[in-house]
Amino acid sequence: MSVLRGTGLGVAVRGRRLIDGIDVELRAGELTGILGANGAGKSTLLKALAGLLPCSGRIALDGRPLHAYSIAERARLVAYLAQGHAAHWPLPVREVVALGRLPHGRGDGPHDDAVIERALHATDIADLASRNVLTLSGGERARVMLARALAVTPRVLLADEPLAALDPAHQIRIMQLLAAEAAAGLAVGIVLHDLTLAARFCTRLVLLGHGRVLAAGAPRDVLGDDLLAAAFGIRAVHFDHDGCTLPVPWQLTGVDG
Ligand SMILES: Nc1ncnc2c1ncn2[C@@H]1O[C@H](COP(=O)(O)OP(=O)(O)OP(=O)(O)O)[C@@H](O)[C@H]1O
Repeated sequence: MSVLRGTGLGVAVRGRRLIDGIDVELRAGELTGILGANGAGKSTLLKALAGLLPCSGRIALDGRPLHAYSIAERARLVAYLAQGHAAHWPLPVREVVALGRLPHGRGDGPHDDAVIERALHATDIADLASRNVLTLSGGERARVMLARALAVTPRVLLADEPLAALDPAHQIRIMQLLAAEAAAGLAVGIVLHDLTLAARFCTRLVLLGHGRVLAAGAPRDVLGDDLLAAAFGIRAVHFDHDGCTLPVPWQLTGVDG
């Protein structure tokens, strides 16, 4: 079931089209990966879907135009995790995660506490709860910001490169977590650059090139040789393991051997 649907989405800045005519849908129960080369328009698309950028076209949340929702309703229904995981205030980690509860009211009731604890544990930062967020490593801070987004308990989670800065164990842990959240009914859309993790964990992929959708569908249909060459200018080696076909980027196109 489509939860968030964008139709004919376009964003232009000073006459340049950053994304153009994009149709995309995020479905309940699915972890959708958004892929594409640097500058392809992934972050622009995610911000547009979150209602954070003026764009042309239509965005519907549960069948109703996104602009028909109040700001407060949108803050409860759509959680957006920005690229870069910047933190600006010297707050304890737990208070940063608790900010995710603010769209629901004061955020300090027993249910809020339970949601915050769950988010802290799910992202493996419970032992950092009292630390000043500004003193954390990049990967630790990335997990705090994801925990804050999870604490919103939204209908839709939009996360821009949530794996950036994470070690391999935490990459797997976070992808397992996002897949489990999706399986429990959340619609999840994430931008990522790791083709292997995308193939392994995402239920659907959207591949962008120059602000347009090159392909969308199941990972094995989107990560074929022709599309990888068109989107990234690479050739991949494909391994089959445990029912997954996993592409490993190998070389640039036009290179022999
Ligand atoms: N405010 C802006 N003004 C002008 N150009 C912009 C603006 N925002 C983004 N762009 C350009 O639009 C294009 C798409 O940017 P976007 O951040 O969406 O790319 P991306 O696919 O997320 O890239 P990356 O993988 O590097 O994060 C880029 O060429 C970028 O330089």
